[in-house]
Amino acid sequence: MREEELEVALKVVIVGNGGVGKSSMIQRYCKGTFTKDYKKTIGVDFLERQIEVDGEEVRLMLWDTAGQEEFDAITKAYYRGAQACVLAFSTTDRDSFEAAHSWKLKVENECGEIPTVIVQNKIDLMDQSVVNPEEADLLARALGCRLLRTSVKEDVNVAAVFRHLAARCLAELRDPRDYDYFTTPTPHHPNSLTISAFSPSHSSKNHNGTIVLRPNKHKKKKNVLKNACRIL
Ligand SMILES: Nc1nc2c(ncn2[C@@H]2O[C@H](COP(=O)(O)OP(=O)(O)OP(=O)(O)O)[C@@H](O)[C@H]2O)c(=O)[nH]1
Repeated sequence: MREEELEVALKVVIVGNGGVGKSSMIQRYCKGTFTKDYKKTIGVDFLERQIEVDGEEVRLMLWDTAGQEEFDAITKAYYRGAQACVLAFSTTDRDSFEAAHSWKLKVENECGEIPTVIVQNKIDLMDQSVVNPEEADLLARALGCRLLRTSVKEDVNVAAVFRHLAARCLAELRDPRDYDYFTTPTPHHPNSLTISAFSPSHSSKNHNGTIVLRPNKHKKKKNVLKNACRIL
């Protein structure tokens, strides 16, 4: 595999209570669509999108996990190997806000500390808000994460969420000194790689939720991050 064939691929998990808008966010971002219907996610869904960040092509693999507790056992297996996380709650759902700490812990238990954005979704419904802005700011500070307010419905700030995470992961890869979790696999984080020489568009999932990545024959990428990666 030649160096220039490497590309950056990030696994991002989207977590949060049921109904906060996780599936809608991924659909909006990857397909540009929004629907008012609520169809609860059973287990896990997956979509991807490629973007350019700082002149680097980044493939975002977005894992939409079910928010309902009944699916906890299934979904946590899919957290493994995630390099970034979107933790969402809804402006109109107090429980979803209060559950943020426990979602952070669930992800941490599987992935260790990974770049995470707290998303307050449904800001188009601010007039029905049950979370005041200071509380949301405090939550983000307590969890050590950036807070972004979005409306998936009105397409406000959705792209910023993923762009922020991608930029942050890239920055950390370029200067990994403080971020061992990207380069040092651990039992909790065995696939802690952010650069992949393979294309997830040709990927499949094995029975324990690990993405099996196959070589991408079409891509030729310049790898500016060669010292920060290990090839899968
Ligand atoms: N007003 C408004 N509604 C939204 C927004 N985002 C999502 N919704 C609606 O909220 C409902 C739930 O959205 P989903 O995306 O299915 O929620 P989810 O978090 O994936 O839910 P689970 O699959 O159960 O975990 C749907 O009816 C969406 O149309 C938003 O920004 N504003």
